[in-house]
Amino acid sequence: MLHANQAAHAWQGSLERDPWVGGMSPQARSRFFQRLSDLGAVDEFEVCWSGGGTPTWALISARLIDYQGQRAVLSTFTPINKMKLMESRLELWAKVFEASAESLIVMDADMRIITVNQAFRRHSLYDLVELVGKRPGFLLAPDNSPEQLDSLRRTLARRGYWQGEISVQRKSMESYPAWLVMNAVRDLDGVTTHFIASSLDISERKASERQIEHMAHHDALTGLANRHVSKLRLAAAIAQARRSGEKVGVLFVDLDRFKHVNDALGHHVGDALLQSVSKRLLQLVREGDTVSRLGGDEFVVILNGIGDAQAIAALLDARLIPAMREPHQVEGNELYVSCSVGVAVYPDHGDDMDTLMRHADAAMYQAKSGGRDHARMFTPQMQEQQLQQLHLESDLRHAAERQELVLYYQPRIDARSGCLNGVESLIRWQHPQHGLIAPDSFIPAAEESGLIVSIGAWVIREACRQQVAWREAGMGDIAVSINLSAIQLKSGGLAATLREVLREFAVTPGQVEFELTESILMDNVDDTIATLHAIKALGFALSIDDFGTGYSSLNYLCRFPLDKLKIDMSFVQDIHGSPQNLAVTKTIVGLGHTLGLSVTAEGVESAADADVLRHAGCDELQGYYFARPMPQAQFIVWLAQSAAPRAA
Ligand SMILES: Nc1nc2c(ncn2[C@@H]2O[C@@H]3COP(=O)(O)O[C@H]4[C@@H](O)[C@H](n5cnc6c(=O)[nH]c(N)nc65)O[C@@H]4COP(=O)(O)O[C@H]3[C@H]2O)c(=O)[nH]1
Repeated sequence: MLHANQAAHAWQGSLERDPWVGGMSPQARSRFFQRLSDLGAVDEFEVCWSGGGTPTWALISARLIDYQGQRAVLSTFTPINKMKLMESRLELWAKVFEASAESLIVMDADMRIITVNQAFRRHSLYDLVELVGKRPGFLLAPDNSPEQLDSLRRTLARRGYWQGEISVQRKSMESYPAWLVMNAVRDLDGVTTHFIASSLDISERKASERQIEHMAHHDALTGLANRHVSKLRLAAAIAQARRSGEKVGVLFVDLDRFKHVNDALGHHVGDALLQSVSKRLLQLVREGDTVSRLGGDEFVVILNGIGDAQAIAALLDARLIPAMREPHQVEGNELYVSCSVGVAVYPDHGDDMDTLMRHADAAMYQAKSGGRDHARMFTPQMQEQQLQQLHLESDLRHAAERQELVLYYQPRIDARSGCLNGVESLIRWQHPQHGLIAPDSFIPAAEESGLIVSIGAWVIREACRQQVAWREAGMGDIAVSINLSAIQLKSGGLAATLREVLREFAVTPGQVEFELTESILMDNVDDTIATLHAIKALGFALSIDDFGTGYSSLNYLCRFPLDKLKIDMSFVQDIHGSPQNLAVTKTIVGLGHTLGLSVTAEGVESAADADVLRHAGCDELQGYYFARPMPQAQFIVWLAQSAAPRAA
């Protein structure tokens, strides 16, 4: 060291030592001196200088000079610690800027793009060079409303800030929704120097919002509008019709015997059938009409802009009902399903939504009880009938305790000998106001309300009591068959009821037979088999009723401990006029006999029917031809007078 001014002392440690050795790393030193020797001068060589103790960033400039006759190096030190700090911060911010998931655009005061980050380049598909110097207007998609853009400009100018949803156009001309935040950057004097736009692509969020919205308004299984939307659409259709003077049709569509499909083939087949029905309904209506699913197998169709009610009737009879009857290809099955439809028309049958829905429902109920597979238009009488039905259902609660229930008995005749085999007990309700009510009018309501369990228990006790009474009257053991409902079977207490009955009445269990329909048997097969075995273990007989109408699986049929098959009446009636019915009947007889079951034909109305059925191989016959169901007193008279002697 030949000379150092006062300021330079701080950069040097001990004056005896070579400052360059302690000041710089060997690599930096070799670069520095190489440059000095090559050029004779070094300007602003940036280095982390350790010669003064604490390492300090510095710019060193040096010249080779002649000093007092010797070659020397003149160097100056400029501390740049603060600059380096700022530089490293800037580098960090640059990295943050580039790595940000938000799209960022930096613009000058004239709104010309200075730079954009990687996220923006990725979303917009533009390169930086294509953007720099341009105003960002061309990045906005045409579907942004002029009002919205105007609000952006005005708010940004006034408050220096704007945020909102905007549609951004990519280079490929597609657009995407983005949440944009615009900020004006101001200097200390409040003058805007830059604008920064940060935006987030919200396509995914919008898609999930749309999905949630869709789920809230649509039925998950079929994709149809749900009850909520159906009501909104009906309200809108009524409002529109009020202005235009047109009509609105409200159709309640309910599938017939859908439960059988579900029970027999499983819920996945039932679901697929509902989807197929939905598609068919959608194909039948015009654009602007609404098809919705209320739940289960219930659909509501709203027809807009109808000229007159007859047009709806024509649509139903000519298109909807026939289209439903067409087979549905579902999971390898060819399924046939029909529907019952109730129709209410605005303004003819009501001028508000609730009334129309209620009236369409009442009409559908009538279509169901009127034999299914057709449509009914609402009439004021239906309302009355529905009201009566409601009263009937509430009266039913007290029918048993008021002793209004009675059993009728219909003889079952041995096909070969013509002797009485036994009787089927059939319930009637002797209503104080409405007279004798047939089971079809109240059993469904009893099943729905669960009352069937106590009513059914009453039937079992009464039939057993009667059997004992006949025996005590010297008429011997007359076999009785008793209908069981699915609800009774599922209720769990059936075996206990039967044990109690056996304790209370001295019946011969083998002379008491329970009739179950196919659909009951096929519902929840494993539990049913267990219950049937429990009934069988008590000694009772079991038969399968209305055979041929359901979806019996032959595989299961062998596993049920059955004694008898009763062929459904629909095959028996017109048996001598219909070769198909005869063929089905013969097949069922063959099947029954193969399985070791006796076969009964019910609904025999004429001697000719009886003849054919006898020849077809039926073991037992039952029907109006022999006797109608009758109260027990009348049955005794019939038996005394009848040509049907008691079986030996
Ligand atoms: N057209 C015609 N019909 C005939 C002929 N012979 C008998 N019938 C009728 O056919 C029905 C046969 O009973 P089901 O199939 O067990 O059908 C029964 C059964 O499913 C149900 N039911 C009756 N009593 C009870 C009961 O105590 N408990 C339960 N759970 N259901 C019952 O109500 C249904 C209807 O019973 P009912 O009205 O008594 O009607 C009876 C009977 O009166 C005929 O030659 N021609």
